[in-house]
Amino acid sequence: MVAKLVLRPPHSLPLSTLPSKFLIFPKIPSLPKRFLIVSLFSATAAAQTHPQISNPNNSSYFYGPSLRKGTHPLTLRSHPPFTKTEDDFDDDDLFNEDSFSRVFDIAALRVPAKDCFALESRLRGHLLNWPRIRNIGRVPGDEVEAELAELLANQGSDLEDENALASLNRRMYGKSEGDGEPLSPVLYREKLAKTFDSRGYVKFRNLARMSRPNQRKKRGDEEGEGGEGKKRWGKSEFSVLEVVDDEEGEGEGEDLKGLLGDEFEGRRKWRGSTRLLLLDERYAKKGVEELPEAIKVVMKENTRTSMRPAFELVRCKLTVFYEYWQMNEILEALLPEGMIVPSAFETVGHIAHLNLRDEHLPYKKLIAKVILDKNKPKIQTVVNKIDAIHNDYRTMQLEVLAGNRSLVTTVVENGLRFHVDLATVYWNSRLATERQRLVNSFTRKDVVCDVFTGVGPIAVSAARIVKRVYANDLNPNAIEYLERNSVINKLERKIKVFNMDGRRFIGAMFASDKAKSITQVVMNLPNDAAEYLDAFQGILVDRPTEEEFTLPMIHVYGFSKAQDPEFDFHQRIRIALSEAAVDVEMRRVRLVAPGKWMLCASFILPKSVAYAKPTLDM
Ligand SMILES: C[S@@+](CC[C@H](N)C(=O)[O-])C[C@H]1O[C@@H](n2cnc3c(N)ncnc32)[C@H](O)[C@@H]1O
Repeated sequence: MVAKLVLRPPHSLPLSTLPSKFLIFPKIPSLPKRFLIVSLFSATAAAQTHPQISNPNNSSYFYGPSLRKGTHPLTLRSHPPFTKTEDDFDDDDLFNEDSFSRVFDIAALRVPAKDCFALESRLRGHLLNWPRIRNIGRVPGDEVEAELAELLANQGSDLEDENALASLNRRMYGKSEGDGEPLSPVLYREKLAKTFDSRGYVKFRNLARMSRPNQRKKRGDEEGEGGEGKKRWGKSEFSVLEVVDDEEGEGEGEDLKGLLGDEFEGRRKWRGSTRLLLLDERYAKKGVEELPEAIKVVMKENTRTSMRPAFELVRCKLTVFYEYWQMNEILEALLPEGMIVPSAFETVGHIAHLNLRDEHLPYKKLIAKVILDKNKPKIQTVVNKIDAIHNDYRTMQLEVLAGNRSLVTTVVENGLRFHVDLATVYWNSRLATERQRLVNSFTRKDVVCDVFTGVGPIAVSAARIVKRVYANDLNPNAIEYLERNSVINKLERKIKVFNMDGRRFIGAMFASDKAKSITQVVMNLPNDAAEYLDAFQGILVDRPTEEEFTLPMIHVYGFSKAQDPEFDFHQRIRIALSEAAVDVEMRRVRLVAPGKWMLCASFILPKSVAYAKPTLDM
């Protein structure tokens, strides 16, 4: 499987337009050998020197979240400098993930929860439209269950309703707003506590906590750890939304804070569940009057229909963390200016397999860590191919760059499971479609010879359909895995396994009593398979000519860099068979490198070849 990591158009603000002090890596040649200094650009600094970066009024302002916008949170833990020798690098310590945290000022409409979906669709074009950020933020702590709402207001769950609120206030302390002097906080609390029955006590966690001070303390400690005791609203794994100015309720909300908990700090009298509708980033710093007409209309409507407007404009801070950014955004920030960001890798089970260019090699561990972080848990290991495939077994020389070091993995292909050890056997997930196409051309009457079977993706898959498979490979490790794969897919009874050279295998099969049954021969060793076709010359020469024999269909794979790849490959086949008249069906499988095609030629073994005088010494 190939995971294509599509790059968004790089930066709307090209890296090259930034002064060098914002560049992520200083130029390597100027560094002492074996030293890399990883320093992320400063968005704050960038914003100061390049006001267009964060100024929404500037015409070159670009929309959407970006590491080049926002500010760094001030609460970051201090980290040691990023200077390391290459040898010091380990997966967890390559760069400071906190440097990727960005705080964005956002405006939001706080609205009653029951209205939020209607308002969301009404204000759609004016809401924040950032990937993976929900434009509705929850406000934990002001949720109220229907049962409790009934208990409090005695009027169903419509707590937001003015009358319900007044009625609640009167029930609690005999007065409501406008009825005269408000009660002192102490009286207010007493009255409220008396009014609640045991059910209410249970529902209001803070009342319960008052009688369990230890638990309250513990919770307070936990909260203090990450966010300086700040309320974190709308928390997700990769972002946190906080309301920053809630001045309106100051003082007035003290009573509720004391009674209902810190979550109610600074809020005005509790009016039930609310939601935050995050507004488009352009309105971050705007006052109500500067908002677009659609939002103003909504707010005006609310003011008209209610003595105490339930919608309010609040300022929020949206903090996004390392986890939020896409792989290419992180790599763009980490790699030097102008360097192409590695955009694709192949996956084999839990392994991401890179083919890094030379220019990426000094950053191979950084790249691997980001790939690992951004593709967990599916990817557990990141490897780089360090050399072209030269050996007979077609195995790759791989360097583990990040994650666990095991190269033994399980691949699921076309509904079958294959165990593979990338260190000792060949595997290429990119051929899955071609293998499937080939196998789909077989029928249940077929008997297949897979001459270069590897760990058996064609053989095992074919065994599901055909009568019988004879599978061979020169690599004993591949054969071990083939046997294992036959068993785990419960197809071992249909597959007979051989471990010998391909030429010998062809000779042996057609010399045996199985020869007459073989209908398909697969030769998937694209570098050399065509040259192995000479093994078919005269394979039936010793058989009586009157014997009825159905000649097999041969599927042979090959590469060609020629101008006319089909012609070129056909020529190689003719030469190997010493036969000019071969009727071949040719297909291009895929472009493996610029100008280099992988082809599949399928043809029925010509009688003239099968009965020819053998030229080989077997
Ligand atoms: C390109 S791989 C193809 C494997 C399999 N068909 C697949 O699709 O994964 C070629 C296989 O041929 C095997 N091989 C190489 N030379 C061979 C030879 N002379 N005889 C038999 N097998 C050979 C290699 O060990 C390797 O497993």
